Amino acid sequence: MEIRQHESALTAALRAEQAHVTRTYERLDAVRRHTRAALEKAYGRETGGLHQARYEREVTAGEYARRLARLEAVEHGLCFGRIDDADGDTRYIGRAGLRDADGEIVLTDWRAPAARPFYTATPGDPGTLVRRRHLHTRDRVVVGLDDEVFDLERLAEGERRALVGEAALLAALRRGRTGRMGEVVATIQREQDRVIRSGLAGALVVQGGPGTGKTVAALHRAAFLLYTHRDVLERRGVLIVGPNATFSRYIGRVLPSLGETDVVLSSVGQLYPGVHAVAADSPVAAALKGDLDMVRVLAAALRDRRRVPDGDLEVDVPVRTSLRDGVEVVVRWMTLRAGHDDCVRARDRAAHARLPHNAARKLFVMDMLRALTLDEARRLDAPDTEEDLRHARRALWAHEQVRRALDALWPPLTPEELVAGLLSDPAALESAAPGLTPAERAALLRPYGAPWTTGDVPLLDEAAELLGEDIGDAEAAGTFSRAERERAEREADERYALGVLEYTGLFEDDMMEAAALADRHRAPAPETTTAERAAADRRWAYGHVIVDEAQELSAMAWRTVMRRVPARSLTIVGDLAQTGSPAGARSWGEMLDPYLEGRLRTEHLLVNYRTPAEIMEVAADVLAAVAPGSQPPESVRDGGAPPRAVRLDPGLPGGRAALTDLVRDELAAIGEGRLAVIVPDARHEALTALFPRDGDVLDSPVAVLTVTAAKGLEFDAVVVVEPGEILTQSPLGGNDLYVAITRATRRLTVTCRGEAPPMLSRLRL
Ligand SMILES: Nc1ncnc2c1ncn2[C@@H]1O[C@H](COP(=O)(O)OP(=O)(O)OP(=O)(O)O)[C@@H](O)[C@H]1O
Repeated sequence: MEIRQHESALTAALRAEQAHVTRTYERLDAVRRHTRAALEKAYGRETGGLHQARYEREVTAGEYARRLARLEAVEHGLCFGRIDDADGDTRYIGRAGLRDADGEIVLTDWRAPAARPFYTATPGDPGTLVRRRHLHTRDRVVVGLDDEVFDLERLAEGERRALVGEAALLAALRRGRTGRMGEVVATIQREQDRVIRSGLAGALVVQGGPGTGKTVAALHRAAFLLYTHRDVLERRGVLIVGPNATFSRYIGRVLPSLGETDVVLSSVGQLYPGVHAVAADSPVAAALKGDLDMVRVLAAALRDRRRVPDGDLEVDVPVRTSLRDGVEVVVRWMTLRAGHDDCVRARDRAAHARLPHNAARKLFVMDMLRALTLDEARRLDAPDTEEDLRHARRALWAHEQVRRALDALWPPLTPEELVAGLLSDPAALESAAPGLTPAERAALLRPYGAPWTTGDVPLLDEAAELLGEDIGDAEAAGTFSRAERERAEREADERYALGVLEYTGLFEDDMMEAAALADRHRAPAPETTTAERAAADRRWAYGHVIVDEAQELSAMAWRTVMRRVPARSLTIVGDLAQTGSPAGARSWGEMLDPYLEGRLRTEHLLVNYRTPAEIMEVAADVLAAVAPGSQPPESVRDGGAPPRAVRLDPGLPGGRAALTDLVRDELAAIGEGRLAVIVPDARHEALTALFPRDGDVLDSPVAVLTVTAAKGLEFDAVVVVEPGEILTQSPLGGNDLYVAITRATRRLTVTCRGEAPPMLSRLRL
């Protein structure tokens, strides 16, 4: 009887919520129609061909198109929550804010301050709430409700009878993994909410163990910041830096599903436009390339590329040509000379001009051409007025011999040439990095044209700063008229940039000169999105940068990241106990102080939403062995299958068969879920061949991954192969093992050839 009464109350509650959800979708459809019409109207507007009018039309249409994209993206799970307060007021929470035709609020955006109690109320501290309700929908239909009641007494009588559901968080965690990160907008926890809504200014470090929701908090923070500071961030964009491209794909759907598009997802290997670095460095090379000493090494390498001749510079130039059989041939040559002292003076003046190499080359070429034209005028007894000399300079620069001679002294360089040249030339490396041992230099050397590694990217970026933009040859030799025209604009930009630097306290920062900053604030073209423009521009200044798995970034990588955010508005999420890169962070302060001078806020996340308690006990033993004193996070889930160890040797045919059988059984145990085989680096190739897949690693039921590639990801079942080899494969092998073991949401199996390492003694073979 009681059950039937409860059922009918539930049915009535579902019906009532369905009515509200239907109304919400009707409003969404209406706003979409309205926006679409406005977009069509904007495109249809006559501009009369005027550039300014066309520009304005593009901007307006772009704004409507973005708004429409946001409205399209919030379809799934539009309304997911409801809060009731002690005064009897009710508020619905969802992915967008909507009002009805009379201006009444139908749905409150989850990021709005009014939605905050939905995330912060706890039984101990409910604020004014008496109940929080989660609404589960499929398409546009309400299929379930979960209630948390904070004050039963003050809940209306009818509502009291219709209380339903289990804790929404646990229900969410029980759902199978899809291979892509899900959004958790409906079940964000209080401590995560604090991270998400922390202010835009300054740097926030979020330290938390595996599975504590650092990544989801970071992604929702991006959406929150874009909502709250749309004016700044839509123009400047938000950059999210992850550990690798797979990770970017793993998290890639969360933000669009929250309706955000102005976010650039990148790995460190992709931060330098035009290069997609995926190759790995040896641990020694990674540590060396990640060290800030490379700043000095690159500067020295560049200095070494500039030369002056031992004596005077002599260049043979043609003075008379004649046509023979229709072909122009030189019949008289003349040797022009620039004195050694002139060459030294030209080099020093250019070197001390505080200009990047390629821009300073302009000065050098001008001075050298001046010396050569004076010599020419003397030899030919020609007039040497300024006007004559300017003509003569242009004529001289037209000779290939002159260009070649000057290029040999001060070559125009690309970052790629400088870095690849240095790393492939033992003599250049020895000269630029005399402090390195021969073995260290040998670890850095590789053939010219070898694939770029992740560690090369910060070097390329540093080189690009040293070199600056290339300049057209014609300008170098001509009257600089185009340069002069641009100078006025630049100076205005620089004055503005200087203001920004002073305002942000970065004036003293030698990483960012006003000139460089000025370039970053040039007005954008309207026809592309902010994210597209930003991703293609190495010198783009983002409004906010989020770094995930931030413990992996080297000091040089931080330099690259900081250049992209001169205002130093950052969210840095990571776990020092998971650092795997030999160039990565051992302390946040040590890594970040050079840029933030201690001005960082820290939040800690302490609850693990991924790994069941049974698996976490094993992980805790590993953590205790590799980082004594560190506390593992506490798991909210338990009751998973007990983790186990299995003896097999994947190096033997019998062992390989046993491994494939084991993987098959694990797949059967998890049903629809996904499985990862996490392997030592040296076994990756062989074991990948054992589990062939087509398509993306994230979409296949079985993914064979190194620990580096598994970073940040999660799977229903994980099989860790040869933990002993993972432990010894790098100086931070213990951290790697901790990462491997904490990737599972349900099942963990470890395979060993012989005895398992003592820190895994909890697993009986
Ligand atoms: N509030 C929440 N509601 C529902 N699920 C959550 C919540 N917080 C975290 N999770 C889930 O817990 C899992 C771990 O989250 P996430 O990957 O963000 O952790 P992490 O701290 O980045 O982990 P790691 O350091 O291991 O990479 C994810 O499946 C995420 O969806």
